[in-house]
This record gives sequence, structure tokens and C-alpha cells, in this order.
Amino acid sequence: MTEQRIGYLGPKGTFTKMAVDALFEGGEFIGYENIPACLDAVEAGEISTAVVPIENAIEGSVHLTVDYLVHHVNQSIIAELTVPIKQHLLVHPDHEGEIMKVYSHSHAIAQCHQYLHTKYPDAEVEYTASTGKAAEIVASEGPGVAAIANHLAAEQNGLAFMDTDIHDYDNNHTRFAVVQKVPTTLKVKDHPVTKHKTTVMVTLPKDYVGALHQVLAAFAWRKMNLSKIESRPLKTGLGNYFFLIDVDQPYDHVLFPGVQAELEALGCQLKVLGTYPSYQVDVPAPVK
Ligand SMILES: O=C(O)C(=O)C[C@]1(C(=O)O)C=C[C@@H](O)C=C1
Repeated sequence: MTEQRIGYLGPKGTFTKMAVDALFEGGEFIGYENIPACLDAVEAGEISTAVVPIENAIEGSVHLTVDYLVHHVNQSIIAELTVPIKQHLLVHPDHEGEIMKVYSHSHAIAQCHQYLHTKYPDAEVEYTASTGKAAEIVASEGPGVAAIANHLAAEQNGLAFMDTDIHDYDNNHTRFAVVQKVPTTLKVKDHPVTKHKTTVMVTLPKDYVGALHQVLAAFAWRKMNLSKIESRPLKTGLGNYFFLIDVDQPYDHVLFPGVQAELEALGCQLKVLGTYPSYQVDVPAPVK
């Protein structure tokens, strides 16, 4: 078998890379500068598989990932993994004095919003495409600026810890989606599967009173448990949405086609975005 080629939100030292290292058993790993570039690479066949963040426990969905999967590419979610997230404030080893600017990914900034507000109210905040990129910028800019990133980024960019565990809420986790265009077998480490899920996208007919209620009823009377429902704009005008629904069971050939037929009779559309195992993985602790 040829070596698996896996793309991820890079560059080095991102949380996504930590997730990749924790999940896969060997392979070639390629870091992309942003989420669209990573998913485009799968679409173009440069890589078989991509790993991208999809939801954080504090900040919610990563809209860029969700929207890109729905509007721009034709790929399926084939696995997900949840990893613990610990954010640290990293500086150049020569840093002393004030921090003028903090760089990080928008989700990481949001996870530390209260911390920044109380400890560094005057620091400018600049968003980067990933936390790993923020660490790289701090390493090249030198003293006076900081990055919010993980311990891997600190090690790999030679940065010092100004403060550790700065996320505002303890139970911080992010879910990462593993996606493919063409189904390819992957070699993953021996993690227990916590559950199987199926993600579907549902579009409602315009001005149909109680449509969402009927959609939910189609799952409910079949005793299909939903673990998430979220609406996102269809991007066709104000008031037009689609619903992303996570069902806590694998796709089957009785219940799901039944739901689909029932929803289509109402004028809704249902598309399966993936049926997949869900893993919960730990990442290595920082070297002190
Ligand atoms: O920037 C990174 O390190 C990422 O992997 C992205 C990302 C995200 O998009 O949520 C992943 C985990 C953390 O929640 C913060 C940032």
C-alpha cells in the first residue's frame, strides 16, 4: 500500500497537527496555511485526506470549515476526533517588558477573551490563520509581541511560556473532522471508538410553517438521537438557512432512507455529509 498522504491546518505546531499525530499510524503529513487550502488539496487529489477543526467547546463551530465543506467541495467526513485544548501565552525568549500585540487564530483568541481583557486590555489583537502561524510570527518578530498557541508551537519555534493554561473555561476541547473525496483506507492508532455518528445537511422549503418541527419529528419518532443541530446561512439571501444535524448512530439502509423520503415529501432536501467513527484522543503533555 502506498503511504497515506494527510493534509492538515498547518504550519508546524498547530492543534490540528497535534490531533493528526495522535490519530494516525505513520504516513506523509503536509501542512497547509489555511483551511480552504487544505480542503482544496483534497479536491485536487494532491492528498487523499485532510484534517480540519470543526467545533470548539468554548467558541462553537468553525464556520469556515462547515461552510467550505457545504458550499465549495464535495467531500465526506470519514472520522472525527476530539482533543483537549490548552492555550498558552508564548513570547520570544529575549522578551521583557510590555506586550504590545497578541497574535492567534480567532478561535484561540475567543477561548482566552476574558484573560486578555483583564491582563492585557491595551494589547492589539491580530488574527492569524492558525495558532502555529502566530507562534512563527512571534519567533521572527522578536520581543514585544506574544502568541496564543500550544506547547508544541513553543517547542518548535523556540518560544518561552509567559503564562500557561490561559483559556477562560477548563473543559476546553476541539473536534477535528477527517475528510476525503475518494474513500481510502487509513491506518489509525488503536483508539477506542466512543460512538458512531452521521452528519446530514437539511434544507427547508421556503415559508413552510412548522417545517423544522416536522424535520425533527422525522428523527424523533424513529428514536434517532440528535447530538447537534445548527443553522447556517445558505448564502442566497437573508432568511435562507440550511441545518446541519449530527445523528448519534451510523447510517443504515432503513431509518435514514425513511427520514429522507419523509423530508422530501415535505419539500426538504437531505444530504449525508458523512457517517463515521468518533474518537477521543489525548495529546502528549508538555515537556517541562
Ligand atoms: O490554529 C490551530 O492550531 C488550529 O488547529 C485551529 C483551531 C480552531 O480552528 O479552532 C484548533 C483548535 C483550537 O480550538 C484553536 C484553533
